[in-house]
Amino acid sequence: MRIEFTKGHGTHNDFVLVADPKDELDLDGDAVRRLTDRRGGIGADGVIRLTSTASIAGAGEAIGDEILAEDPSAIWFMDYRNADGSVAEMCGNGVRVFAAFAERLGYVSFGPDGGRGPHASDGGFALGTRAGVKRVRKEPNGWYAVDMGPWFLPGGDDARDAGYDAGVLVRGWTTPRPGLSVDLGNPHTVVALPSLDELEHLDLTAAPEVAPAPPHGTNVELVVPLGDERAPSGEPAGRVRMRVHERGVGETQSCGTGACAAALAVRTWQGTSAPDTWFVEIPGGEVRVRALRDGHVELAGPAELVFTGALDV
Ligand SMILES: N[C@@H](CCC[C@H](N)C(=O)O)C(=O)O
Repeated sequence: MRIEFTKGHGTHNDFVLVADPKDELDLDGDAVRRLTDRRGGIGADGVIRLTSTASIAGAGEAIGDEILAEDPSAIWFMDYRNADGSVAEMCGNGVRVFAAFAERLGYVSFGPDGGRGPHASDGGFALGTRAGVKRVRKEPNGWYAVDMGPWFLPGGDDARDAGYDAGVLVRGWTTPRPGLSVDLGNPHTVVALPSLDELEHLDLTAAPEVAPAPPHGTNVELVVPLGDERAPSGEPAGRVRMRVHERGVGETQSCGTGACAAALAVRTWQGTSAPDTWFVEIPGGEVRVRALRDGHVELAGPAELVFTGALDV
């Protein structure tokens, strides 16, 4: 099968993007592993197939119908797979890169206000994902801001009060440390560390062990809160630095849903006085996370399309 692709990244979380508007390609787990192979293929943390939401519905996936019922303008769907071939519900950096890809293909144009493409009437480019409809607008600095939708703590009020609901063991540690589960449509477990030195020297070459084991696995974020500051808008903001071990990939340079989970966990630990806006430093750059009043969370950051090509898989 001949694949035409675009390589892109969001804060160096990198993806192979494939346009498949008529849903003609069979990008199964084997094909994805060949594409993402950093020696034998293109190399990437994941594969993003742009296809039509109607075709997902037509293929029998209930989420396709649910998306079109929620927003009929969400005609494009982000079909996301991790580098190991597994399907993931959501990818925050991927949504931004998907928006840049759709823009390049001419499927959406962000007007001078950055917010309204031809397919969205109520605030941004609407696209379908396995975690529902996401809306993207473009900021004056070229960053893409995504309404990531609702988030929640799977451990509920008990986890909120205790600050944790899991034990996490990173390679090299002798005892587990407390972690807080955060759901962004995909699963995350966030662990606070006391120092940047410890964060820098963590061994993330193996997946951290999480107990109780989440039913569908989890992404694990290790974070160090760095204190408060003012955002350029003047509003109070917090700052955290993070490293991440992604389910289905390994350590990556960035994870958008992970950055949201990290900011929301630290905000939960800080209590009612915590700011809503957070800057999250990851090895691949920096993103902005904002807890919105309606229980949604917004992720903003860059998206780059780097090169195009074709190969047989
Ligand atoms: N890097 C992504 C998350 C990709 C999916 C994740 N590995 C999972 O399996 O849940 C992001 O930017 O959010």
